[in-house]
Parts: sequence; C-alpha cells; structure tokens
Amino acid sequence: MVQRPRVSQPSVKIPVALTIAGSDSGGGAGVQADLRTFAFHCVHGTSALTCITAQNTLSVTRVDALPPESVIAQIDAVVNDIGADAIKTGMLLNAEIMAVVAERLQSYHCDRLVVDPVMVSRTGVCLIDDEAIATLRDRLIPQATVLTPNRYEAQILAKQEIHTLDDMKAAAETIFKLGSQAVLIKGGGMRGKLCGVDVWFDGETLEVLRTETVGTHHTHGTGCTISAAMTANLALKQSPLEATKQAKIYLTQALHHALAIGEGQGPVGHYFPLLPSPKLSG
Ligand SMILES: Nc1ncnc2c1ncn2[C@@H]1O[C@H](COP(=O)(O)OP(=O)(O)OP(=O)(O)O)[C@@H](O)[C@H]1O
Ligand SMILES: Cc1ncc(CO)c(N)n1
Repeated sequence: MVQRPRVSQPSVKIPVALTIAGSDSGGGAGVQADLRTFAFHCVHGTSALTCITAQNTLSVTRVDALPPESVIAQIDAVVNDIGADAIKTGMLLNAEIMAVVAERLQSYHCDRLVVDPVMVSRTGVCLIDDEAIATLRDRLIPQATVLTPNRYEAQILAKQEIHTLDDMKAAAETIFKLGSQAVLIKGGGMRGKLCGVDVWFDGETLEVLRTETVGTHHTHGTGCTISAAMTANLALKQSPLEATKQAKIYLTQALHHALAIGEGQGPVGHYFPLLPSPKLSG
C-alpha cells in the first residue's frame, strides 16, 4: 500500500452547480456558457451533456443526441460523488432524454432546480418535437423551482399569443399552473421597449423585472446565461426571487460587454468582472 505523506492539504469549500444541457461548439450558449457563468459566481460547475451541436454565431448546422444511458451515467457520476447544491436543465432535445432526466431529478429530490425549457430559439425556430414538449410539460416542469421560458416558449406553454406586458403577465399566471414554484418569462424576444423586460410570478408575487435594454446585436447565449446565473445564486443559498434579480444584473452587464466575434450574433461577455476598469483621468 502506498503511504500518503502526512501534510495538511489546503482545501476550499465551494458550492456546486450541475448543468444538464447541450454543447455549443461556438462557446456562446449551452454547457459552455453555463460553466463559465458558474465560474464567475465562484460556484464549481459540473455537467451532463445531452447533445452536441455544431454551431457558431451564424447558425446550428448539426445536432447529435447522446444516448439517454450516457446522460444518466453522467448525472449519477456527479451527484453520487460530488453532489449538487443546485441544478439547471437546458437543451434536452428529445422526449427520451427528457424522461430519463425527469426520473433522475425526481429520485434525487432536487429542491433547487432551474428548468430552461429550450424549445424555440429567440428567433422563433422550433428546436424540439411535440412529444418532447409534452414530456417537458408533464414530467419536468412540475419539479422546477423556477421555469424560464422565452417569449415563444411561453406562447406554447400558455397557449396564447404574447405581444404586450399584460400578455406576459397573463401567460406567467397560466404557466404557473403547470406546477413549477415560480415562472420567469424572459423578454429578449419582445419588441421595442419591452425587449429586456421580464415577468416573474410565484403564485403570490407578480413582478416586472427591468434593467435596461442593451442596444447590441450580440445576444447569443442570453437565456443560458441568466438561467445559469440563477442556478449559481440558488447554490449560494439565495431565495429564488433574489437569485433571479441578481442573475438579471449579471446578464445585463454581460450584454454590455458582448463579444463581437464571428460573422453573426456574438455571445454575451461573461468575463466583464475581470476586464480592466477604465483608467481615471487626471
Ligand atoms: N437587448 C437586451 N437588453 C437587455 N436585456 C436583454 C436583451 N436581450 C435579452 N435580454 C434579457 O436576456 C435574458 C434572456 O432572455 P431571452 O428572451 O433572450 O432568452 P432566450 O431566448 O432563452 O435566449 P437565447 O437567445 O440564449 O435562446 C432576459 O432577462 C432578457 O430580458
Ligand atoms: C447547446 C445550446 N443550448 C441552448 C441554446 C439556446 O441559446 C443554444 N443555442 N445551444
């Protein structure tokens, strides 16, 4: 047997967050955005990949699903050893993967869970089929601490069109009935002054969350980033509403520092806390 030297090892206690989501080869959304966001909150990030997208700032050119058994094995490996103070789900892609993820989360009694119901891109393109939407609605959403649909996902879940702030509020109340503890309707897909205005409903509090509309074309990964920041804040033991408000502040700053990389929509700039601050003159 190898004897380990008896020296005291430095160690740091740090909250842990798990993301169950897809890979974005361009690094702006998906697992890459989630892990980077966790890191900038001083939360250790772990991951279970559901699919691999070939994607850049212009488009998604290919999606390969991982076998459901592989997704389960990744979740089990992480949770059984490292644990998770909070978990988020992102792009789950198909009904089979959704069903196994829902089953695993149920067996772990996860009580800090952010479900980003990735179904439709911000530009309105549908990413999953009807069976997957039904599985998401019936098996995953009722477990969520916070559910974070964008405008188009909220239209599907609430079965109504959303054009105005009142529409957003009504949809939040309808979607809340699907069983999550709270709903955040994200307004990045809203037009004009409503772009960047979100609506929160938790059964008691109906709140409009505003920062400012950031005039940038580089918005890739906004949805992944805000839900990952919420998850990190939940892992840091903030209340769901506080976690959401703080996450929106982080996301807005990241949008102010969005990256002009690639030919299309660049990603938000998660790195802003490390950027040198502007020099004081004088
Ligand atoms: N131009 C903007 N200015 C300010 N906030 C914005 C802007 N665009 C999006 N947001 C905010 O970003 C967050 C994510 O919202 P959005 O509707 O873009 O999500 P999504 O469609 O899921 O994102 P993704 O494009 O990553 O799929 C919300 O808080 C939203 O209000
Ligand atoms: C992998 C992945 N997840 C989520 C989104 C939504 O932004 C994306 N574009 N790619």
